[in-house]
Amino acid sequence: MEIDQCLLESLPFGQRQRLVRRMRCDQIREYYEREKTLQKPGGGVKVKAPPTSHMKKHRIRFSLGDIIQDAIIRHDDKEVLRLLKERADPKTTISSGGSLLHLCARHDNVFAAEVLIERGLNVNLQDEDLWTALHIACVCDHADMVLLLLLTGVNVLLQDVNGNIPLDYATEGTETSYILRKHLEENGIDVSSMHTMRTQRPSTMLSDVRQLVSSGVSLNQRNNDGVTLLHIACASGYREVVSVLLEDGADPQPSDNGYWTPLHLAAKYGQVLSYHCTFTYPVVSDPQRESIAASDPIMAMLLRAEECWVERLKDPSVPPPPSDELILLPPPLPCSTPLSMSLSKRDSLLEKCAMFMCTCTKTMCGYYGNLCGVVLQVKLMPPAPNDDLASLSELTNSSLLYEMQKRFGNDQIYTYIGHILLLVNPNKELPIYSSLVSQLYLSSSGRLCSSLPPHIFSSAERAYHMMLQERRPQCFILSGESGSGKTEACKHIVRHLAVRSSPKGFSLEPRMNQVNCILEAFGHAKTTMNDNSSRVIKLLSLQYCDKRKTLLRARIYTYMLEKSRVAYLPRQQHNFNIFYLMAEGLSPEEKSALHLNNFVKCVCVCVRVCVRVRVRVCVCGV
Ligand SMILES: Nc1ncnc2c1ncn2[C@@H]1O[C@H](COP(=O)(O)OP(=O)(O)OP(=O)(O)O)[C@@H](O)[C@H]1O
Repeated sequence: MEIDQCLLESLPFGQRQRLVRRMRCDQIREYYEREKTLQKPGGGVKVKAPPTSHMKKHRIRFSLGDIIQDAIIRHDDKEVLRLLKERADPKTTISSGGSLLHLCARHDNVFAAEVLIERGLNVNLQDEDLWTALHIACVCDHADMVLLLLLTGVNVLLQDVNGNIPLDYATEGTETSYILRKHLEENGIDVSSMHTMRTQRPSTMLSDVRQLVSSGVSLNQRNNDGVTLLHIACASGYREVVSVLLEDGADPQPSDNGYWTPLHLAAKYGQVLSYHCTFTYPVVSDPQRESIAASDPIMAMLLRAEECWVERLKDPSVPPPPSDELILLPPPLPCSTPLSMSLSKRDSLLEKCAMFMCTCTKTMCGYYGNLCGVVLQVKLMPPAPNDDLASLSELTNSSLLYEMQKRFGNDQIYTYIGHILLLVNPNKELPIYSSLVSQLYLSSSGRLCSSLPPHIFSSAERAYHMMLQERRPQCFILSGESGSGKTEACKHIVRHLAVRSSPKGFSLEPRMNQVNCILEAFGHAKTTMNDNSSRVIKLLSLQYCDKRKTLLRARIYTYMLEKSRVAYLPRQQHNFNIFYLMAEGLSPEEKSALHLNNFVKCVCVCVRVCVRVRVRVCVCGV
């Protein structure tokens, strides 16, 4: 399926995503079909004879510089470390003239950036357009990267070719913008002084040029690269300087050593400068024009100027195009020029950003409103083809293990196998369980959002909708070895259901925590496998209310499994948590009243406590 680029660009983002995804699927299908025919004996093209021993094998070798770039883009941290160990040069230059740090900033690879900075990479390196890694991190709103760069002492006031500092590219209201503004404030720089600094350059150049004019020095002097004052003023968009130069007789169409005229530079850097000599410029051939014009309006402007120039060649009486039309063209978006991203790249960035845009906005609200200043971080991985192992083309033990390991390395701890959700215990805190993430997974129709990765919240959501559709209780079966994360998963399910059903301004979370404390005190104990192992069977059930056509309650039934643990302890194992909590927390008087001064007696008391307390907690109001 071929689709016109302009048409694709004009579609709304969601539609474009779906269309592009479909096109990718078609491409892959075609590819597999072609491969199949090629592999059939005698099918497809001629089968080449196997190479004889005297024939040289041709191998394509990529430089370490190329391989490390690829590893950074893929977030393959182990590979980055290996390549650096193998003497890949951390100072490798990328195609934009920037450093590997620029690449890390674009792909939000904080780990690789940290490693490279540790190995002495200069954080202030600028690419061809004088962008630092901080400019890129700001444009992409990669807050973690911005924080890292600030901590390592990046210069936040470095200007790019357009005279923009990184803050100019940070979208107002985003986390990045907040962090940068705070940093500037802490360093005694306010916005007005920044404004002065930015207007300083054109005004300094203007006064220098006026001085040159008054002293009668030629305005067409060139530096070693053949660059004139007009080149500089055009590239930087200093309109007043351009008018003074042209009015005072500067050559309007000098070429530098690379045959670039001031107009080429103005077009490349998106500077909308109208001056009357535009239409005296030679026609730029099509491919060249497309590659230099920073935006469509600028390309249209060049086209009009060219048409007029051609007409005036034939007939000099044709009037020049109205100059105000050129002046009034809107300036291009600030980030479109230096990044010059292809549509697919822009989409893949958008894919990442858009998915969590609403989370980020909400996070920012939480951020401003949070008096403790704790940032609620949300970091979900974008959806990937291996999100559902059932859809893999090869299903063997090793391929499944390989995929699981790969996902685990990227903190993608959840994976679908059809409708079953597989969890690999990360044994570390991941920022994927906040109520904001819960809200992301809420679905009004019951259909899960394909742009969100697998998550325990999506299973909870599915159970909720199944309950509504089937109008009968639903149950979760959490199975796995001790310490695999069943209890935690159960807590997350209940938390999600609480978020889904909480009335405004009423949070069930504190209640849930209190309930869990009681459950864990009486039903959990330290084992060799798990410091907080549940020695009970829990049944989590969702009950449907026919009248209200909604979830009546989520109930956790707890059945004590190991009463024997109270009286008999297996080697290296503990009693139920409540035993230690009482021994630690009670006052001496309370202890003596409960006969807890003596260790052996304590066991008897615990027997009584555990047998009497039937823990059946129900989280109502959901
Ligand atoms: N999703 C998770 N994110 C972070 N850490 C987790 C997660 N799941 C489990 N853990 C960690 O692993 C520990 C053990 O998990 P948990 O108690 O849920 O295991 P379990 O399967 O219920 O074990 P048992 O069968 O012995 O009760 C937890 O105390 C927690 O530190």
